[in-house]
Amino acid sequence: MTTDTTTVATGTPILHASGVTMRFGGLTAVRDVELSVNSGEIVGLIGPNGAGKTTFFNCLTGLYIPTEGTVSYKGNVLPHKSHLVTQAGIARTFQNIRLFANMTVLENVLVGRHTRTNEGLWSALLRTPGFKRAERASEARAMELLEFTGLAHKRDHLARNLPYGEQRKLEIARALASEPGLLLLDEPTAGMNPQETRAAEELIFAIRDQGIAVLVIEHDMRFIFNLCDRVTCLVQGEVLVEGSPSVVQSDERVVAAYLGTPFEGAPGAEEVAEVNAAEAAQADDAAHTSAPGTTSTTSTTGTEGDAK
Ligand SMILES: Nc1ncnc2c1ncn2[C@@H]1O[C@H](COP(=O)(O)OP(=O)(O)OP(=O)(O)O)[C@@H](O)[C@H]1O
Repeated sequence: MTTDTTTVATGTPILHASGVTMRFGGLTAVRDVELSVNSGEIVGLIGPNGAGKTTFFNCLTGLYIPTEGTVSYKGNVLPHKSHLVTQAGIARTFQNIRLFANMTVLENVLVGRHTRTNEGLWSALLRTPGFKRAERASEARAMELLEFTGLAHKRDHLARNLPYGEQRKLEIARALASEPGLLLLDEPTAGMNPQETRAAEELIFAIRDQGIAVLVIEHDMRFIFNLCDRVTCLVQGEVLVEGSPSVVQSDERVVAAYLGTPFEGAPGAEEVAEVNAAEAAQADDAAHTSAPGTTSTTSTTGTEGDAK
């Protein structure tokens, strides 16, 4: 593993995964992974399909019990129960959208608040004044989050009727409803068009500006390198390289890790235009040997449509 030692930590470490290994029978999906996230940071987790990214997220969030290693949040080792991890301050979204399809937008966010409400069963059944106060406060906070994510006007729509990009936003709003200190996003732009992707980028910056650290898995390299303070690249379950976007982007092993995988497969219109321009410039150069050298357009940028 290579670590970019010039990277300046943004804040104090809040998440620390130490020696995390996850085996499924004979398959080691994640091997001895070290990763930290500091307060105020946006950290990217990249790697080809099957590299172990989602498995690692599942180890962080208590869905899987790592075969080896520990995960600490704000100095405390996290329990292997996802609701306790949420209570501790880590929220996540999933690669496959997991909304309550037949509930409204507002109701979905209210569900996300349940770890932050203390009212018990009896006060709910008897609808005590305390319960009603808590209910009003929860609804007010849920509406704030819908304003923040640009979904307030859809509060009474059923989740299943939202366009895809808005369903992803709603998942984020619901995750924020648990008032996390760290948000884990698993492929937040999968299936989005470029405009929606740009909006998602802005939303994640705004979340960071609210004091919430973010760890994000994504296959869209342009998105990752624009967004993140640091990036870790996993390959076959192991950390290949970790550092600033510029260091990771230019690491030949990262480029090689993507070559020959489906990730490289379907370039978008911009990539095609870039390649065409480079080829045209090269042809021009060959024709006019006195002309200055062509610009290298080597890039790891790409998009990927896989949705698990
Ligand atoms: N529950 C499981 N049981 C057995 N094998 C699993 C399980 N979950 C994941 N794997 C395997 O672990 C490896 C890592 O998978 P994982 O989904 O974590 O990769 P990934 O980097 O998230 O991939 P992608 O980018 O395609 O989402 C794969 O070989 C996968 O088949």
